[in-house]
Amino acid sequence: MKKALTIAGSDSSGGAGIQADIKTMMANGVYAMSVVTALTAQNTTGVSAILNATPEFLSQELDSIFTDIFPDAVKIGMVSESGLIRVIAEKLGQYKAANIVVDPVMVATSGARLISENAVEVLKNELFPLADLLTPNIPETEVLTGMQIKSAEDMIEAARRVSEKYNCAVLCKGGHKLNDANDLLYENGSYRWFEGKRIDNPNTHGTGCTLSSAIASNLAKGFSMEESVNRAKDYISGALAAMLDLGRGSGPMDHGFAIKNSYTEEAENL
Ligand SMILES: Nc1ncnc2c1ncn2[C@@H]1O[C@H](COP(=O)(O)OP(=O)(O)OP(=O)(O)O)[C@@H](O)[C@H]1O
Ligand SMILES: Cc1ncc(COP(=O)(O)O)c(N)n1
Repeated sequence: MKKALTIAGSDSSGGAGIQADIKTMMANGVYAMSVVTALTAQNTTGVSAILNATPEFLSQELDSIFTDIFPDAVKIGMVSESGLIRVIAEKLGQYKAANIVVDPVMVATSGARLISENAVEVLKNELFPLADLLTPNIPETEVLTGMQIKSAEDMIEAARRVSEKYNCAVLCKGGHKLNDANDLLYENGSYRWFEGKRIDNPNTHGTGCTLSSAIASNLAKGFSMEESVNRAKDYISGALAAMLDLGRGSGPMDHGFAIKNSYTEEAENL
């Protein structure tokens, strides 16, 4: 069995962060491991508190994983402080981690800021150069380039700039554009659009986390970057189309929509 590691924050409501990542990895057939960067007290309506891991503890978590069950791919999500980012960069370099997907989580769907202002620079300088793929959404791509993104052409230009600057593939996600679910992959000087059908579902808590973990799972299984994104788009579209509706705010998706067995059947018949 291939193994994937998520390095991210915990979402107590289970729709985003570590919890979304583990559910996604399992649903995509890989063994999931997690290094927790922070606890969040969070639900579908917002984040009420954040408790960061210490850099020392994070370092021990990473040593525990990399000296035992070596991951075939690594996904990095919420890391809100520069000291934590530096530890991750150091350990990924020390252990020569492969297939690194960085989701530059800055602001939650609910509007809460999930990274401190000065940590963005450390993220860019220390972690991005180690990434095989960056998966910014449109507002994050605007922050990374200083460009305003208003059209498909702007997305291409911005993704090109980020890809050349950090020498990695970039998936600029179109979910924040009205009536759009088209994502742009820029890789090795060329680009490809992944056209997703927009699903009329307000419950999009954790879409970014889910997509990046699905891509990491596919990379762990040995698929190319393009095929990994293709399969991940398919998976997230299915999870959104299952129309789970929980909570009072922007709710989570059904990560297990494709899992059918005697245990899930039992639950469906309740
Ligand atoms: N309503 C939708 N229908 C279909 N696909 C969607 C929808 N909303 C988002 N997506 C897809 O979900 C993935 C995540 O995109 P999004 O732009 O929402 O990322 P994100 O902003 O990082 O996520 P989040 O808002 O959860 O932080 C992309 O593949 C995007 O195209
Ligand atoms: C711990 C954690 N990590 C990431 C996100 C972003 O996810 P989203 O923007 O989909 O709410 C989140 N809300 N919580």
